[in-house]
Amino acid sequence: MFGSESSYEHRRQKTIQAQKLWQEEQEAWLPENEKHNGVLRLRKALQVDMKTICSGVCSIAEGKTIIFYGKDSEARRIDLAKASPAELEHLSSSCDHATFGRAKEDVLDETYRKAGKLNLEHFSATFDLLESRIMDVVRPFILQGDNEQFVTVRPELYKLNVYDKGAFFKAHKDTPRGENMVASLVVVFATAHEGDALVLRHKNKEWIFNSGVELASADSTPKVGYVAFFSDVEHEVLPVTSGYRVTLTYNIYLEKLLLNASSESEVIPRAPVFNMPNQAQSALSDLLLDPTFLPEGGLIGFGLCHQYPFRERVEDYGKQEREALQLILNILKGNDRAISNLCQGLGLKPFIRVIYSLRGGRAVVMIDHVVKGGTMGGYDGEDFISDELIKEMGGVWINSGGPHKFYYGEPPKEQRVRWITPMTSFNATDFSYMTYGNEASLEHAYGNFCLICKVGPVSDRIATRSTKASGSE
Ligand SMILES: O=C(O)CCC(=O)C(=O)O
Ligand SMILES: [Fe+2]
Repeated sequence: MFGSESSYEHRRQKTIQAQKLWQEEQEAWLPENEKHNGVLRLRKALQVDMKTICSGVCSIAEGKTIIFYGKDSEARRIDLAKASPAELEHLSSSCDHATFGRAKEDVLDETYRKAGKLNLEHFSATFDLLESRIMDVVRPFILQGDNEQFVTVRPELYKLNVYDKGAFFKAHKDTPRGENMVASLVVVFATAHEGDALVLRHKNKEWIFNSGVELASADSTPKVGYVAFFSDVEHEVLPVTSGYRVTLTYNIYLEKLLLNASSESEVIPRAPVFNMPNQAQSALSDLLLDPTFLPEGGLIGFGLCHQYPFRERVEDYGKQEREALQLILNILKGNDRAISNLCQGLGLKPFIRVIYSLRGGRAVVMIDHVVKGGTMGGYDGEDFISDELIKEMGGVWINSGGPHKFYYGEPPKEQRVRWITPMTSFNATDFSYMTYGNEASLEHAYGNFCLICKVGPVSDRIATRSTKASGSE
């Protein structure tokens, strides 16, 4: 067993504390001058508790709880619906020690994870995920209203794990096995076990799935428990105190749209399918029709609620970087996906943008790719850097806090982003650059990814809507 109750509680409190602080910071960050009733109403509607995990118990057909396992020609068979402790012990002792991903490699550290594992080549299960219909629940949870004609949710069996008495897995996030892996799914068999709750945390929320309790029941129909959660959800398996906990884990990928996504390509038309509560739909719809809101058109912004894997492209800097950033649109999770679908359903086209804060927050530049620093440098304090981002790299100067000196030609037009939900720092990025004044110094620019939509002038919005069925109510 790892640590004591109190050290677990201490860690839990620390996480909750940190998450509270994060939330407070985010709320404090929201521009105070946002008084527009329509924006406040939409923001409130978006604060609903969208699902971050999806769990339950489902009954499965007879004969679907059998595992064949072994590393040589003498494979064994175990039926998990009626296995004896001795049979379970044999399965457990046939396992390898489970490793876990740390800094891009798989490591074995039994103070962090103590469990048995079998890789795919060492077992075969009669359990059939599709037939179990668990995916019928998990798929809409992942898609958040997305049109399945264009996106596929593909589960891939990853491992079998056995947790015997004293086994555990401390808090971690699953290593993404591919850029389009968005979630994990754990299927737990109904072998007797206690103690082992799976605890999941995201932002300031916590969920517990205690499979030992959920699966213990008097009736004898075979059952499994399941928990699906997005890849950026921290989770841990508390120590098993008795029995054996046997699981199959699956990696869940979002596929298809990735093949031809690019920032230039048109967003594939989708039917306006919503998974957001009605209030959010009608609040956004009303806001867009409100002549007092951005009458000339402008930008609206949403902070991202989840973290996304992002790999910098090195080859063709510029174009590739732009495409790489927009690929995130295809793997949006939970709330972020629901917001993106909500916007698209009302005719808006969401983009991922990076918002860089420069010169200690006095200049804010929005740009369509992640900027690489290192070689950049300029004279006269730090002002050159926002010039560079705006004039050379297509950045947009937004929400600035004061006068700004520009070097080349006319000063750029400043735009304002109306933040519907606060910018978050889950997907933070930074770069450094040199400034030369009377002394050279190294400066940092900090950026966050967010979702931005361009909103047309009110006359266009009304004209578009009157040719479409209304999205509200
Ligand atoms: O068994 C579980 O409930 C979770 C296992 C897990 O976190 C993992 O395999 O990465
Ligand atoms: Fe995990």
